[in-house]
Amino acid sequence: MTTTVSNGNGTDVVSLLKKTKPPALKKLASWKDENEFDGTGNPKTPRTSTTPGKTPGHENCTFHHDLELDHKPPTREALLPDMTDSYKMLLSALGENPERQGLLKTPERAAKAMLFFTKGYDQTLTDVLNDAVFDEDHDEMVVVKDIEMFSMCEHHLVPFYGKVSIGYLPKNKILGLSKLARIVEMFSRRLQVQERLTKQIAVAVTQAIQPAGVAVVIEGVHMCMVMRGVQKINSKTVTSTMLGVFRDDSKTREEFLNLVQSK
Ligand SMILES: Nc1nc2c(ncn2[C@@H]2O[C@H](COP(=O)(O)OP(=O)(O)OP(=O)(O)O)[C@@H](O)[C@H]2O)c(=O)[nH]1
Repeated sequence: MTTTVSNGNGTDVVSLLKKTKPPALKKLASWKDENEFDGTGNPKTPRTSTTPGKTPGHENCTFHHDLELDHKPPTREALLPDMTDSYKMLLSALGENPERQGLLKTPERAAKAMLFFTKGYDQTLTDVLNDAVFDEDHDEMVVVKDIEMFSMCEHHLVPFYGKVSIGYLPKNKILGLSKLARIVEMFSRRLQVQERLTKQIAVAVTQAIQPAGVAVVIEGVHMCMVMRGVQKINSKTVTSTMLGVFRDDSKTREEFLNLVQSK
């Protein structure tokens, strides 16, 4: 028996997909086969994964989910053609006609938007810090709070957003203040879960200035819980990472939390 699915424009979507399957998706299919789960049901490489095939700019690249890319792709624009083809196919699969006037440029626009939402993959901590680490004999708490954050949920590819507060206790080194917000940008502009994002920010600040401690709190709203799924529009997710004195000393932690909560 054969099943025909029409997109409402008289086109057989299944044969259209077969015809237009872009190279990127073929690569993804072969990547999946090579990266099966182990006998216990765990992925073979739980914390890292290798880019499928030879995606331009990401050949042999390893994504370290806890850290950052181990190389810099030459240009992100090299990824655009495959991504554009993929969005075109998605429109067809939705039953839309990607050739109609209003949608003609949509696949390319969507691809560019996705590149923007994930631009943090292109950055490293060294780039972001730009040497703005200063020797300073200051050992009182530094807090930058309510840093806006926009990220993409890696489970549903829909946004989550919120605010990030970062505190650290310096040990002879301080960080250019804007660099805290830039660290937030670097890690939030990737496919994420809020817990990992929180930890990555704290670890990056530690790497940058080796302070006596770092605290990060994120309050996030996940559109995957708002617009779909459980549809809870008022719920907020709060995550925290406490390192060094913030973990060991309840008074330091309390001081930080009071500063973050004050208006
Ligand atoms: N821990 C955590 N979970 C997240 C984050 N973003 C999304 N999720 C969750 O990921 C889970 C995926 O669950 P699944 O049951 O596989 O997917 P689903 O059927 O779409 O789940 P529902 O969202 O409950 O409809 C959901 O519970 C999401 O709420 C995040 O940043 N951290």
